[in-house]
Amino acid sequence: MFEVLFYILNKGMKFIESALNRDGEAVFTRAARGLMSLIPTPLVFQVSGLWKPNHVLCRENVVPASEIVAVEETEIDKKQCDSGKWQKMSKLHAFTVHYIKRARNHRWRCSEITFWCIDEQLCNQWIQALKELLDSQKSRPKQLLVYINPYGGKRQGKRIYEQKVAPLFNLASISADVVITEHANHAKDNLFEVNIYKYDGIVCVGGDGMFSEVMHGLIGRIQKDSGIDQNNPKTPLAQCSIRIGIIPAGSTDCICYATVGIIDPETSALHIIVGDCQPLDVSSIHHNNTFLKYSVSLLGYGFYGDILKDSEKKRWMGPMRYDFSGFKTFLSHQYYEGTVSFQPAKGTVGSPRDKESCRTGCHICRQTKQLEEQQKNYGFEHKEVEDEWKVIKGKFLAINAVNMSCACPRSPKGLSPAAHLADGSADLILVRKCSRFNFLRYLVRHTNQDDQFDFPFVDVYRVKRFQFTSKHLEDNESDIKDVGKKRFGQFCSDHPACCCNLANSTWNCDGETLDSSAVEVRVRCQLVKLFARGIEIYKDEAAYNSSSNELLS
Ligand SMILES: CCCCCCCCCCCCC/C=C/[C@@H](O)[C@H](COP(=O)(O)O)NC(C)=O
Ligand SMILES: Nc1ncnc2c1ncn2[C@@H]1O[C@H](COP(=O)(O)OP(=O)(O)O)[C@@H](O)[C@H]1O
Ligand SMILES: [Ca+2]
Repeated sequence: MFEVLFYILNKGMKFIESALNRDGEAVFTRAARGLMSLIPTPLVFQVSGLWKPNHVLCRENVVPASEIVAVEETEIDKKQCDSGKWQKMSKLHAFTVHYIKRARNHRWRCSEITFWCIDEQLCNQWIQALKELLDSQKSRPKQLLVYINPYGGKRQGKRIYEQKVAPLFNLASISADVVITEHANHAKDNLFEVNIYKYDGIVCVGGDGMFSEVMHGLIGRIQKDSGIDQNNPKTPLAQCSIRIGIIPAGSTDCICYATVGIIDPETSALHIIVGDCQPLDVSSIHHNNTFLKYSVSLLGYGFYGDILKDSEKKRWMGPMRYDFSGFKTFLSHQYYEGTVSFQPAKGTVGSPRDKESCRTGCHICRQTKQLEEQQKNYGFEHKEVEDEWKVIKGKFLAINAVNMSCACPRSPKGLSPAAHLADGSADLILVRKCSRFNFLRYLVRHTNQDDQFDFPFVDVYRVKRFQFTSKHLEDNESDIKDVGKKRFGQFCSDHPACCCNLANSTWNCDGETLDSSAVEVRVRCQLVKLFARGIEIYKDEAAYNSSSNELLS
């Protein structure tokens, strides 16, 4: 491995030396600006001093080979050749390196730089060497299956893919089979029919609901092919090695925001091209030994379930429907009675009240994985530990279980700022009945720096498993045992307007509604993988406003 790298490095030096020798100046220019900016000799050496193995030199900085998008032979513009300096040369040869450039707020852009040379053989050697270097990056996808929801968000999915994503995939020589969905569940059903194993990844163009659909198709298909029954809540599930990419084109796009740091189709496409990999925890939701759904971001009962249910009727409003339904749901101030029981997460180092949040290469997620592997070696992994259960009965405005922060533009720090993408646990947030004014204070804290968990009516727990049963169902169940009471129970469920608050809410499961008055939820550590790397930490946020793009390693 290192030999190859040093070979490239030496070649790099040779390229510049050779260019210097022939013309006395570095033949190294920036085509992006359309300038023939000749770099004076000392600068070249100064910059070349920064070279590291596996890095290719570009003008302002060093680009790791893993961040090269493509290398192409470049036709030299006749006009450029005829002007000034180059006139005296017989023929110029050039190649262009397309690479990732970091901009503000976690945005990535595809930038380019052209290297010039008069030695054709050397130029070809360089192109060859760089192409080999790209080919050796085995994590990069070559063939993708793409599902586009043309009706998600502002209905721009198709345009976003064609204008911003497809050209980048072409540049990176990625071939894509594209399916434009014709109805809900089209992508999910299709994933059970096609040969998914010929693809390196599945890409969905849409919002959280569309991601959820694709994820259900993929997880379901893998379990089917592995002979695993999803209905048994205790069965360990088969992990999906095929990664999922999200091109954001929905209304909230929280999964994209919380795993990449920005909602930007070009940035997401670049994360796919370089073959990033971010494992993700998935919660499985069951009721009475029947599988209901999976969730990766928010599983919310009460407030967020009601918003979603109301907003589904207003799809025509686009992303604005959530503001409208949010306001309406806030005013209705509906609370729900029931019992929550949960097993606190053990063996995870973090807590939901931590100040530190999950970032690229997160050590908390890494430690979890190590612990899991150790347990596997000892043969513990299939044993369900019957740890203590905590039981909380009450009246709740919202019950939210989040597998990740759920950061989105509406709430840049998210529902649980310290939740982790891949630590095998979820944060269970219980908002008990309180005044409208207090609930508003709680909501507003999602948008500022104040701690949203610092209220007497809000509790947060890090959990591996939890259950919820609405009072409505509990009463019905106990009525079955008590025939005398049964009539009254029937009466109440038939007349929800009667004095007892027996109404049920719905669940908001990653932006899709789920009706169930009782659920049993288990977090499956790192069940799926995304083309993402978590939110990167910049060494110096201010440096992004200039040109540096150093990362904290
Ligand atoms: C003054 C009031 C301030 C209100 C701040 C409220 C915080 C907002 C937190 C949003 C939580 C995001 C969780 C993500 C949910 C998505 O899965 C779901 C569906 O997203 P999609 O439409 O498929 O992209 N969107 C909603 C709003 O339920
Ligand atoms: N062609 C289609 N027609 C109607 N609904 C679709 C289609 N394709 C996907 N869907 C469904 O649309 C829902 C919402 O999609 P999503 O992309 O998340 O948009 P939004 O963020 O606006 O809710 C998903 O549940 C998905 O199953
Ligand atoms: Ca988690």
